[in-house]
Amino acid sequence: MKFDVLTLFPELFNIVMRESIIGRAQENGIIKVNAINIRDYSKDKHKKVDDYPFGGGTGMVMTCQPVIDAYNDITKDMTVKPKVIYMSPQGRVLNQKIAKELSTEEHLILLCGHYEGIDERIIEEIVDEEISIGDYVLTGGELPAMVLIDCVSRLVQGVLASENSYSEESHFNGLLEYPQYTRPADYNGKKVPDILLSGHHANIEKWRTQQSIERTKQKRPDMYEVYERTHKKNL
Ligand SMILES: NC(=O)c1ccc(NCc2ccccc2)nc1
Repeated sequence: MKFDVLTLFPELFNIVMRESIIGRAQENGIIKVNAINIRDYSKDKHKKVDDYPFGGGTGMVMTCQPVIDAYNDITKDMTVKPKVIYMSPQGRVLNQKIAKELSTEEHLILLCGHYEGIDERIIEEIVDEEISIGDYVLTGGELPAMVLIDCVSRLVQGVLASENSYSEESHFNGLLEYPQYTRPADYNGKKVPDILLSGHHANIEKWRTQQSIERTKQKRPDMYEVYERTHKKNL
C-alpha cells in the first residue's frame, strides 16, 4: 500500500515513518510513504504557498496553484486516480472501522493543510474525502496524516507479525482491551491475577472477554451500547 503525502514538512514523515512497525513495513516493501513538498511546486518567486484570506480575517490560507500542480504531477502517469484525503477538523472522525475500509485501498494521497486551512477550490478540485482525527484544531495536518498512516498500515496484510494480534486488538471486536500483565508475577506486593498463571487457556480467554466487556461498559458506554445491541443474545 502506498501513501503519497502532500505537505509543507516532508522531513517530519521521513523521520517518524522510518521507525518501528511502519519502518519495518517500508523496508519489507509492504508499505511506502512518499512525502512531497508542496513548496517545491510554488511558481511564486519567493516560493510562497499561502496568502491572506479574501474577506479579511486572521491567519493565512494555502493557495491553489502549488497544491493542484503537485497533485497533477504525482498523478500524471496514473490511469486510476488514487483517493485524495484531506486531513481536516471538518472531516469524518477516524475510527477503527474507517481505518479498516481505507486499508483495502492500494494507494492513498493525503493532503496536509496548514495555517488556517486551504483555498476551498482545492477541496472542490481534488479532494475526495475529509478525515479528522478528533474534535480539536492542530497547527497542521501532518500529525493527523501520521496517525492515519499508522492505524491503516497496521491493518494491511503482513505488517503486523501475526494477524490474530490485530483481530484480538481492542476496537477490532468493538470492545476495549483487557488488562495486560508481564513478569514479575509479584511487583511490590501487587500480584498478577491467578487466572493468568493457571495455564487454563479457555478460562483465561473467558476472563479476558469478561474484563473487556466490563471495561468497555465502564469507560466507553457508547461503545458498549453498540456491542450490547449486536451481541444481546450472549449477554
Ligand atoms: N482534527 C484534525 O484531524 C485536524 C486536522 C488538521 C488540523 N490542522 C490543519 C488545518 C486547520 C484548519 C483547517 C484545515 C486544516 N487540525 C486538526
